[in-house]
Amino acid sequence: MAGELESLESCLERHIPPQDLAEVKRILYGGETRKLSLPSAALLSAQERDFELQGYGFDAAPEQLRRPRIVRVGLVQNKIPLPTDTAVAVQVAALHRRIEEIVEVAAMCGVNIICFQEAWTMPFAFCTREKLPWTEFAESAEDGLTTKFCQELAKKYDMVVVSPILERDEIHGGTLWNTAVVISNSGAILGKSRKNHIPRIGDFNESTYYMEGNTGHPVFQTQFGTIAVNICFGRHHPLNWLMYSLNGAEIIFNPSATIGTLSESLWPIEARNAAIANHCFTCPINRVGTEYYKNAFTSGDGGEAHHDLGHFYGSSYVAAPDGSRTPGLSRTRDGLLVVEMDLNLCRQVSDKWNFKVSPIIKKCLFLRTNCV
Ligand SMILES: NC(=O)NCCC(=O)O
Repeated sequence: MAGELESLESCLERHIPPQDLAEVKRILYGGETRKLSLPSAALLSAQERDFELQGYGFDAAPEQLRRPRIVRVGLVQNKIPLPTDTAVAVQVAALHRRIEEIVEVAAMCGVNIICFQEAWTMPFAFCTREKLPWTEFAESAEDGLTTKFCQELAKKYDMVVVSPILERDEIHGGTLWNTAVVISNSGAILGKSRKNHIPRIGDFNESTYYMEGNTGHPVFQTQFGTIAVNICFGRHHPLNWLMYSLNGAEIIFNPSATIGTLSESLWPIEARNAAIANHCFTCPINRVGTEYYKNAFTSGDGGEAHHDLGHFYGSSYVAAPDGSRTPGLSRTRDGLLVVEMDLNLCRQVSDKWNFKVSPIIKKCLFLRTNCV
């Protein structure tokens, strides 16, 4: 993509003198994450399929009474492969194909839980405020084509799949929701989590389509650990992360769609801070590319009408409870980030810092247990 910075990391590596680079990274990113050695077949496939593949590992101290709880997560960021005015079914099929080729590589890398970006089966068209054709991308969370597709992937690769889609709930009046469907590695649907903070900011005016979700802060017990999904705008709300964590989440995914001019300086801070404050792993994911629409739309701010929201800056990463984080994926390319983590680190850091046993949190837990 012409003119866009490839990534902060590549820029630092180019310009910081080698003798200072390790110290700069330590200060910016915390303890250095171990580089994963990924199978050469996977690296080759990623190259052939034109996406970035990176792998890192977070370690925990050995314990006497608990075995390490090692899990590999995969974060996928991608552009829409076809123009936004292509027929709806053709766009969805192209996205399914693209994700299939990335998931195949994730399987080669031993990924146990994979998460896609927010509303991954469509352009992020909510800025247009037009109903058709965008509402036609909505699908049933329980038996839509995309859920069936993900169930097949989950079974084939023994992988938990987190699939954020635009949901059409036919049972409740055909309402729309911004929803993540969580599918077990057996292929069974574990449940769904609806986006519970909806942006009304500039071009991100999603309440034209759906409102705040009504699923609360669910967590999902998987074979590999307890996970939750805090969809995009929920990233800005510290209490939202806290609730998933109090409910037991060890890994919180944050599938997003956001642009540089709005949020890029917040991106490295918020999810990382949530990992620190809540003694868990957080996984923010953002799409890449610029999506163009035939009809111009305004941001409701007196400015000129325009045909795109701006550049989605990717930069997906994982943050650990000890505050360290992986480098981000590219700002411009499709990518798969594979991260190995020992979930024992959550309790180890909690025992050290004790943020979650502060009097205020104890009070929240007490009220929740006794006043429901
Ligand atoms: N998709 C979405 O909620 N975007 C809002 C912008 C942001 O949270 O950075």
